[in-house]
Amino acid sequence: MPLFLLPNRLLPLPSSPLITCHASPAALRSSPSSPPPTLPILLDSTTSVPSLSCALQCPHFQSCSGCSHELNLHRPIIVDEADHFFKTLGVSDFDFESCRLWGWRSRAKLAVRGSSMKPLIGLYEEGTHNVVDIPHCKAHHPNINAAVELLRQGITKLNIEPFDEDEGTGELRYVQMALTTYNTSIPASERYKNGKVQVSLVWNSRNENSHNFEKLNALANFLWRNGGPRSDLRFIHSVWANFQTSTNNIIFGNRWRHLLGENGFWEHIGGIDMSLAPSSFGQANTRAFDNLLRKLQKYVPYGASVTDLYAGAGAIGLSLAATRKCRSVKCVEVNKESKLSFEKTVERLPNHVDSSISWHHADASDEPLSWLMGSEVVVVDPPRKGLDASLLDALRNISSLERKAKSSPESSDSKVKDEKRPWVLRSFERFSSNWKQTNS
Ligand SMILES: C[S@@+](CC[C@H](N)C(=O)[O-])C[C@H]1O[C@@H](n2cnc3c(N)ncnc32)[C@H](O)[C@@H]1O
Repeated sequence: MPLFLLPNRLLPLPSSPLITCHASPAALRSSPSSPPPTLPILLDSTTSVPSLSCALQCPHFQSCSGCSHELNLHRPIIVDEADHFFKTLGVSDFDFESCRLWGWRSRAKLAVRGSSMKPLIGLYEEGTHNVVDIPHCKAHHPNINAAVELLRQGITKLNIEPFDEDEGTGELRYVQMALTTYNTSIPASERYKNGKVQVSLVWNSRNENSHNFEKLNALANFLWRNGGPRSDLRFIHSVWANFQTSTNNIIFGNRWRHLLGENGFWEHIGGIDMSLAPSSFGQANTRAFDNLLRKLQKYVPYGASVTDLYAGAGAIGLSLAATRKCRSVKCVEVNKESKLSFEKTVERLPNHVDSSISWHHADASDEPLSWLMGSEVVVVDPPRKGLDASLLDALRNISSLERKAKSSPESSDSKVKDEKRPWVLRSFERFSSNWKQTNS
């Protein structure tokens, strides 16, 4: 997840090392899926850190497209490239924190293909539509792998037909597994390990009136019986259905139905309780995102007016509203499904938060200047394709346009002293080297 923060005032920056790597031996030991300790250890030529101790060691790496880095996960080569790139732009405090090297992924969208006797549940092989089965994925939280395994058993037992892309036939197209660690009834140190999985089954029919809805229900019940609160394992949080019949590559259709378990799904991120409906965007690495938000907060002046573009359910904007006493926070997002989660989160914000907070269902590339004018801090967190050209243009020109607006005779505050401009990229944060799996 690339995340850019663009404040237009010069702020005192926290003094931090250029690159911080937190893959300490202790962190490696506590990782839920550390590789076996008996492997031979090779010394890396540039650092004294044994490289295999920071290797992915995933049996699926060669065939699966999910991870792009196999070695030196604590400090992949791309970090040096990014550091160099940002230095050329005058940003000298580029920071990298690898966080967990294994078991970090708390949200996965996986294709379901193959046959009911031999289901394939995983990601596409690079450049193809061949699905690679990834039961031992090292990036997934172990409970996501456990939920995938249970799903596999259910598909076979209940004779569920995986989707056939060429024919448009079959029943189960995709599954989204999302992990919540929000459980205040156990000690904080045990919450991650005991995370529970919200399973969303993408069913190849228009709605719940289809002829095979009973099979979907049977599959949901199977997951609930064997992984829900009355089972021995208790790692399933809830089961949802999404209905999708489209022939394009869009994973989710517009119709959702809650089937079993808790309806609400919460995570504590960036200092606030965040609601994350299955239809809304959620970051894949919630721990790293939490770290990132806590760092990012320090760059935002108290009382600032913030615009959060590409906001999803407003995780960044709302975390800033709560921790930086922002005057206003405007969240702009194209997916209307995120609004409900935004509203639920706002309801749970602490009472002392009195920012003017709004969520706008809009395309950030349409008249972007209208979102930028009057904002002191703009956060942009676009999907992988990057910033829309019109927004980039607007960010480049905002300083001169605002100057003009202020100095024009019509402007009511033309005597206000001009602020320091132009907009400067002050910080860039990126986390986790093996972030390639689809999450946008
Ligand atoms: C990487 S996600 C970031 C979401 C959010 N910042 C978060 O951390 O949860 C990118 C978001 O941009 C939204 N998006 C994509 N294109 C957009 C556009 N043109 N205008 C507004 N939002 C857009 C997507 O729906 C998605 O929610």
